[in-house]
Amino acid sequence: MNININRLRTGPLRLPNIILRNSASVIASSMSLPYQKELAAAKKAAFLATRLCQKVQRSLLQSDVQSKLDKSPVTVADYGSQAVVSFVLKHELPAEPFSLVAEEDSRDLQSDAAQEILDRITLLVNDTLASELTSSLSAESVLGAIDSGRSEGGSHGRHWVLDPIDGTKGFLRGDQYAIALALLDEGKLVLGVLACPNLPLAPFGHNNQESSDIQVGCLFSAVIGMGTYMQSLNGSSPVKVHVSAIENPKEASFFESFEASHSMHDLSISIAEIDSQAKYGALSRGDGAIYLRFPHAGYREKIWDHAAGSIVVTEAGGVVADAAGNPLDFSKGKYLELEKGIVATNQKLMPSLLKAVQESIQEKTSSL
Ligand SMILES: Nc1ncnc2c1ncn2[C@@H]1O[C@H](COP(=O)(O)OS(=O)(=O)O)[C@@H](OP(=O)(O)O)[C@H]1O
Ligand SMILES: [Mg+2]
Ligand SMILES: [Mg+2]
Ligand SMILES: [Mg+2]
Repeated sequence: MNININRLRTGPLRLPNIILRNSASVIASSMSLPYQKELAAAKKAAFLATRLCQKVQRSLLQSDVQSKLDKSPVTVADYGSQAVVSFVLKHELPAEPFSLVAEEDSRDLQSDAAQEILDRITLLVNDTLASELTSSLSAESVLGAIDSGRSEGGSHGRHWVLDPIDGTKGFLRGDQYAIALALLDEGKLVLGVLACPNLPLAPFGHNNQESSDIQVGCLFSAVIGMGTYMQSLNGSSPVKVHVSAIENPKEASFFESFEASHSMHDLSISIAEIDSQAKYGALSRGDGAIYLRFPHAGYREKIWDHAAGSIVVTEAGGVVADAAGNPLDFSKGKYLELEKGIVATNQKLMPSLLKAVQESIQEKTSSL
């Protein structure tokens, strides 16, 4: 079976009113479960960032003049998404100290040459947040919102972790990407929200993947101890999801990065190549059973590339570890300190998978 999810069409985003009306304070007052107001704020931030990204991706795909090699659309969307998430989190959670570890910063937007791009970002952010704002944000406020993401994280206090667009290459091609937001509390992952605007709602592996009326747009969310839920970005109710129950490694299907340079391909046989943390989302609902990510030597993984996806998978009953079987540690700052790479699967498959991975690494090392 050879499924290429990247050929799927992208669909329009209709923002669900129910989500926007569910302000953090309304939800918090009706529930005493942990992290509910943070969850509501994170979902709202991810929904609004999705709206911004979809707007940019649509205009990118429709534009005849826009060269696919021109990185400015994704730049605008990256910064815009980060500004929106930062603004919404602060606005929805005013009583809490705010710390955000995020991929982008405003350094490259400060020069005169970047003025035009900054104006585009400011317009887009104001447009996206129109219903939330009483007056427009200035370019300086947008820069300030982006730079709220300069925290170093760590093992004390609370830190939000954000990849405003994960899978930028997929975004540019009109394929898979994700807005990935997570919360660390005293160094521990406690919440994750993963918006995958182009991921089909139906599990892939179904025969309808090439059909033109395929429904896309998934939001995965997880709070520690409470499981993982998926809902449509169009506003369906969340449903609980689980990782695959497959126990026989021979039946297990793999995910890997679309980008060949992001993994040592000879470690896995892939059924689906997907950009971004959408891979973790798909794994959490059992579309495939294994995700292997083994970057080339010297590459250092960043926490925002794995935080949201990781808790989405573990709360769905999965395990995410490095090649030595250690759980990922998000408390060490911006980088993950990993043994070789990342292995994500269900609890039954993990021991045999780790053994196979370690043997494979051993063989590779001794053949050098
Ligand atoms: N060489 C190399 N090896 C491993 N990982 C790398 C490498 N270069 C970049 N990155 C990071 O990979 C993030 C995207 O991950 P994916 O595996 O989904 O890649 S891809 O979308 O299929 O290209 C991507 O995240 P975004 O920048 O947010 O898109 C990068 O942080
Ligand atoms: Mg990324
Ligand atoms: Mg990114
Ligand atoms: Mg990047």
